Amino acid sequence: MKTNTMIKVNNIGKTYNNQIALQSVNLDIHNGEFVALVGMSGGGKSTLLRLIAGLEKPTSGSIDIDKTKSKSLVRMMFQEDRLLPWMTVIENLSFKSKKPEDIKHAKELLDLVELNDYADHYPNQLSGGQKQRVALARALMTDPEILLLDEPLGALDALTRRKMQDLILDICKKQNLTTVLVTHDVDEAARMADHIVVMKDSTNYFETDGPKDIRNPGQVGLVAEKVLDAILEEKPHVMKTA
Ligand SMILES: Nc1ncnc2c1ncn2[C@@H]1O[C@H](COP(=O)(O)OP(=O)(O)OP(=O)(O)O)[C@@H](O)[C@H]1O
Repeated sequence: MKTNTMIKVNNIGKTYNNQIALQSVNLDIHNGEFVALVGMSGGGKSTLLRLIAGLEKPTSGSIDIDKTKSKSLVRMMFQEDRLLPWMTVIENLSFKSKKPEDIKHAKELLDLVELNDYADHYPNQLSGGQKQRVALARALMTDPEILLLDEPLGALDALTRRKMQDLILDICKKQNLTTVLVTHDVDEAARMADHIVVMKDSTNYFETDGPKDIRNPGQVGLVAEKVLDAILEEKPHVMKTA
């Protein structure tokens, strides 16, 4: 494994009964990198994320995670990330731990996601965006090094979504998290990712560098166009195995 590699996907294949979800996928994700997986529905994005999370086993190939860097583990956040309705926001993070360090850490994370005024609220008193911010804080409680995001902003309105994108980016960069985001939104991928992987036909993928400056909408738009072309083209014009 290269020194800077955090997640190495080696020739992964995944078959469900007779259905091929993934075939021969290779990918190197570097420490601190933000990678987006995009592509047609059914292209295997969520499958790849679940394999990285260790929630499922590959049919062939392997996934190596740099354990020397992963002091804790991999954390995953979903679109429908259920908070426990009978616990307050802070309890959803601390799981009612009485340890002062757990409570302190939970408060710091609530501060990070700008919800410190909501610590004693219950989930049904929160908006959709606020719930997702709690879910993000909860995912960060164990100080993961790798954050896997499966369409976490899909249910949010455009404005809340944009704010959450900025918040997630800010946190991921500040904490040097290695992040893999599955999204249907090509603009979101172009805005957020250092690197975009277009998953096609369960076998092919195309990679393009994301924009370096998200404050430049023109640059983001150009990347999004390039990615859309790659998704829609019969054969992607650039093929690269990492
Ligand atoms: N648990 C499962 N059992 C059987 N087939 C599955 C299972 N999970 C995924 N598949 C199949 O594997 C393929 C890839 O699915 P996956 O959910 O990874 O795609 P996706 O790119 O995330 O799709 P979407 O964008 O629609 O969420 C699909 O053909 C799907 O039907």
